[in-house]
Amino acid sequence: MREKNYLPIALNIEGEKILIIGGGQSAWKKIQILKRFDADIEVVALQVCKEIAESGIPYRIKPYEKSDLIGYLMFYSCTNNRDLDMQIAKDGYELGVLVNIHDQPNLCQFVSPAIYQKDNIRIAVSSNAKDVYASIETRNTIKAFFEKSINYNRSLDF
Ligand SMILES: C[C@@]1(CC(=O)O)c2cc3[nH]c(cc4nc(cc5[nH]c(cc(n2)[C@H]1CCC(=O)O)[C@@](C)(CC(=O)O)[C@@H]5CCC(=O)O)C(CC(=O)O)=C4CCC(=O)O)c(CCC(=O)O)c3CC(=O)O
Ligand SMILES: NC(=O)C1=CN([C@@H]2O[C@H](COP(=O)(O)OP(=O)(O)OC[C@H]3O[C@@H](n4cnc5c(N)ncnc54)[C@H](O)[C@@H]3O)[C@@H](O)[C@H]2O)C=CC1
Repeated sequence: MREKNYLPIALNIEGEKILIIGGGQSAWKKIQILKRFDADIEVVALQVCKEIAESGIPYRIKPYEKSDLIGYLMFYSCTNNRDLDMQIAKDGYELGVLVNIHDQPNLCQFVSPAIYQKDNIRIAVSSNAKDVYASIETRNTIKAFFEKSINYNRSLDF
């Protein structure tokens, strides 16, 4: 397989339909990040955790089928099942729905960066899907830098 080469872009997802397949803690983590960007999120899963059930996010309790992907801009598969994930990734590529498979960079069409957001400034750190811990650490360093600068500027007000 050719080496993947991810383009970092900023994508408007306000009102866009995004599907989460799976309803465990991995799905819940993705949902919490997406909720900050006003997407129209839905979940399909055999069962959902308490956090999702109580979140107000619409969910359908059913086994995944290829037709579930139709009409979505993108999806995140969090089924914790490698064979199923492989099938879901294939279906997504065939239907032209953007593919993200939890913890499986080799199957992902797009990957989620570590984000620092301060109002309309958004800094997204990606490692080209090679080292998620480096992305998180770099984001945390950027966050600490920004928050220090912000405090410094504020102190000038006094
Ligand atoms: C490729 C990618 C695919 C994708 O998911 O898009 C991917 C893959 C993998 N993640 C793994 C582990 C963890 N990932 C996190 C957290 C985050 N992961 C995110 C992104 C990405 N993760 C994409 C790459 C981005 C890039 O280019 O660098 C973040 C930044 C954004 C988000 O998820 O939206 C979000 C931080 C959110 C925040 O802090 O703001 C945590 C911590 C936690 O969950 O608390 C753990 C440890 C606990 C656990 O194992 O779950 C492993 C196993 C690694 C190993 O142990 O070897 C793989 C597989 C592998 O690397 O091979
Ligand atoms: N504490 C934390 O921050 C985190 C903990 N974890 C842990 O890692 C483990 C794995 O968690 P998850 O990745 O969330 O997996 P999980 O096994 O908890 O959830 C998988 C989800 O996929 C659904 N699913 C499976 N097959 C399906 C099918 N054919 N059709 C539709 N839905 C289907 C299941 O119903 C379930 O909702 C758990 O023990 C979890 O607690 C995972 C991520 C973060």
